[in-house]
Amino acid sequence: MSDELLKQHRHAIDDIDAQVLELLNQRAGHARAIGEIKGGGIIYRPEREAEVLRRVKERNPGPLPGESVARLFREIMSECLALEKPLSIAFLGPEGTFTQAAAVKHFGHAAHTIACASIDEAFRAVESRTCDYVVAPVENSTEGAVGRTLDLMVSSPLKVCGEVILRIHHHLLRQRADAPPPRKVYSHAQSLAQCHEWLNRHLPDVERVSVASNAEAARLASEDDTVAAIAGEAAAERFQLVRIAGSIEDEPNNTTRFLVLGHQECVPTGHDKTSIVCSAQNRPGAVHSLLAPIAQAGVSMTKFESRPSRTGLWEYVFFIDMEGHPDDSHVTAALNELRRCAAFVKVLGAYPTAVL
Ligand SMILES: O=C(O)C(=O)C[C@]1(C(=O)O)C=C[C@@H](O)C=C1
Repeated sequence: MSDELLKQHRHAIDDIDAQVLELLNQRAGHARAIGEIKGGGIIYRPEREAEVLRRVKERNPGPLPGESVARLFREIMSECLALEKPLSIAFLGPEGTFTQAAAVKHFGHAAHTIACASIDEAFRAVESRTCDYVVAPVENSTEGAVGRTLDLMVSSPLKVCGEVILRIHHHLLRQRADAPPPRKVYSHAQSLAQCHEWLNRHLPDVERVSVASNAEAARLASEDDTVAAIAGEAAAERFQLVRIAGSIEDEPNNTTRFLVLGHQECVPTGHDKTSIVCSAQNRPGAVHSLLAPIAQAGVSMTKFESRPSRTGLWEYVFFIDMEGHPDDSHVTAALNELRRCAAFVKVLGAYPTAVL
């Protein structure tokens, strides 16, 4: 009896799969037609993608969770976009870093991710149009700002057109499950710091060695069964390592935020952020004069970060993220007033807030 029921369900699934397949290809046909209408212009439309993902989550009747259906549609759009034109995404390599995982989370698996030797090189690859977009880390919930990305954004002509929020999980990885106890643990210095307490408890006497990236640590562990690596899932997969202990980070909400930059400006979606960098005139109360226009216009600020300006001793620039788009009247008002009060204001970009 239960065999009969199982057969019925499988028949139903076969029928549905045939319809899903047909519909997916119909969808792809429309995307390809849109690509022809765009006629070699900008193919990737972050505002449209955010709208599609948001709607899928809102309309999802279950039982699949909203996050899961959004991830599936993320991949469907990635494949549809690749029919129009495959995208190339520059990131700080090597293969298997969290930045690559962020690029795949944002653009899906059909995009080509291109490993670069530094964040500078990744920016240059897009500025010179060798790659279409760059994904760069901008802040981590435990380690704070990524200074190099902030500095590059001040001078780069690229515009921010998206953000990616990635939960960072670190795993203890080995070449094989039955390897002898490790002599050394390799990882990036930040990851060793983020797993400090776990290491003290579980591997107190094992030497900790910092290397250039977690992916490099994983590569080393894949070649030597006497060492372990701390790295993420992408590096584990890339180097076919075995997870000995999972999610060993001390801070359970360890999250990194990445920005996506390219040559385009996004139109408003109703759920946007605007990132700016500005500097205050050198006089008392100057920082207050930067914040007051934002508060007075009723705009919510989601980030305020200061950095030495690199042009004068003890001069600072301020990175501010606010909710809304420069086309929204309250953001327009805040920016106009800011331009009047500040020594320098640059809009780094306006983009849809992360959906996934
Ligand atoms: O609507 C478009 O402009 C499309 O090209 C279609 C589509 C999609 O698959 O939905 C694909 C790529 C774009 O980034 C946005 C959406």
